[in-house]
Amino acid sequence: MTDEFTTDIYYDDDADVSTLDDDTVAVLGYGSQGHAHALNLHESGVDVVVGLRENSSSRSAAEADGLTVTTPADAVSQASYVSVLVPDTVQPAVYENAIEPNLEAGDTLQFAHGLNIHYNQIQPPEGVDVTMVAPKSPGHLVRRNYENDEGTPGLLAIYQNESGDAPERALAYAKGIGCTRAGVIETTFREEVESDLFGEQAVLCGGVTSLVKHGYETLVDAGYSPEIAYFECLNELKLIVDLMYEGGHAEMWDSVSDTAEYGGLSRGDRIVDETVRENMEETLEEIQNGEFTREWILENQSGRPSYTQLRQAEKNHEIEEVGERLRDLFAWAEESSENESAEAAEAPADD
Ligand SMILES: NC(=O)C1=CN([C@@H]2O[C@H](COP(=O)(O)OP(=O)(O)OC[C@H]3O[C@@H](n4cnc5c(N)ncnc54)[C@H](OP(=O)(O)O)[C@@H]3O)[C@@H](O)[C@H]2O)C=CC1
Ligand SMILES: CC[C@](O)(C(C)=O)C(=O)O
Ligand SMILES: [Mg+2]
Ligand SMILES: [Mg+2]
Repeated sequence: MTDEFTTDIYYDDDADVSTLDDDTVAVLGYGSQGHAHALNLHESGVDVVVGLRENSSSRSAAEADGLTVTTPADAVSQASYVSVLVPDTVQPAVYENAIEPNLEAGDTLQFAHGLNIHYNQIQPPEGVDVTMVAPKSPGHLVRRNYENDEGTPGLLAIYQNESGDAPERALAYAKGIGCTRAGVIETTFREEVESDLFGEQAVLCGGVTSLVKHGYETLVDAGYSPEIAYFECLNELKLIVDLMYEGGHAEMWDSVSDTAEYGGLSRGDRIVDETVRENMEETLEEIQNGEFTREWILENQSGRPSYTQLRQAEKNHEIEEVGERLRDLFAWAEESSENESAEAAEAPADD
C-alpha cells in the first residue's frame, strides 16, 4: 500500500472529495463520531444517509440537523460506502443483521477504529473494500474543528483493496470529514488498534484521571481545601497541556517558573516511576495478546457488571462534585468576560 503513495502524511491537496460523487455514504450511528462524520460529509457535498434503529434516541437529532434517516439495513442497501460508527461492542451484531445481508461487491466498509476487524469479530467478504479513517480526537471536536474551518488529525489504513481505489476513496472520506486539513497518517489496522487502546488506557483517559485523582486525594487527605486541590490537579492541567500541545514539553518548561521546572524535572520520575512503566508494558501486552478485548467482549455479554460499578465509583468521586460547583463559577466568570469583550467591541475606537 505504501508504494501507492508518495507521501506518508496526506493533506487537502492529496485528496479529492469528488471521488465520492457517485457514492451514497451510509453513516451508521449518530453519536460522538457519527454525528460529526455525517454532518461534515454532508456539508462537504457528499450524499449521506444516516442509519439508526427505529426507536433510536438519536433519530430526532439527526433529522433536526437536516439529514435523511432510515434504518441501518435500508441505509446500507442504499449506499455504496458504509461507515460503521455504532459502538465497538454492538458492531458485530449490526454487521450480521444489517450490513452483511445488504453489502454488494464493490461497496466500501469504513471504520473509525479497527477493533472488530483486527480481533476477527467482523470478517468482511471478498469483493468489498475495507478501510479505516480514524480521527485522533473525540467526535465532538471533529465537528467543532470542521465548523471552525480547522482540521482534526487522523489515521488511514486499508485492510482490503478489492476495487484498487480504496486509498483514494478513503482519502476523499478523510477530506470530507476535515482530517486532511490537519494531516492524515498512513498506518495499519493493527497499529491503530493497539496504539489507540494503549493510549486511552495508559495515558489519555485511564492514566490521566488516575494521576489527577491521586494528586487531589493526596492534597485533600493532608488537609488542603478541595477547591485548591481541584484547581491545582485538574483545572490547571488543561493550561499546562495546551502549552505542550502548542510547543511540546519545551514550551511548557519554558513558560513555568524555574522552581516548577526544577521541581518537576527532579520529582516527576519519582511519581511516575519504573513500576508505572512496567504496568504500562503489562497493559500493552494484554492488548497485543487479545486478553483485554476478550475481557471486554465477555463483560458486555454478561451485562457489563464491572463497567457499571467502575462508572458509578468514578461518578461518586468527590472531585466530580467539587468540579461541578467550581465550573459553575467559571461559567459566571466566562460570561462576564464575554460581556466585557462585547462592551469593548461596542466602545468607540481610540485613534
Ligand atoms: N468517541 C470517539 O470520539 C471516538 C470513537 N472512535 C470509534 O468510532 C466508533 C463509534 O464510536 P462512538 O462515536 O464513541 O459511538 P457512540 O457510543 O457515540 O455511538 C452511539 C450511536 O450508535 C447508535 N447505536 C448504539 N447501539 C446501536 C445498535 N445496536 N444499532 C444501531 N445503532 C446503535 C446510537 O443510537 P441509539 O440512539 O439507537 O442508541 C447512537 O446513535 C467506534 O468504533 C469507536 O471506537 C474512534 C475515535 C474516537
Ligand atoms: C482517547 C479515546 C478515543 O480513543 C479517542 C477519542 O480517540 C476513543 O476511543 O474514544
Ligand atoms: Mg483514539
Ligand atoms: Mg479509542
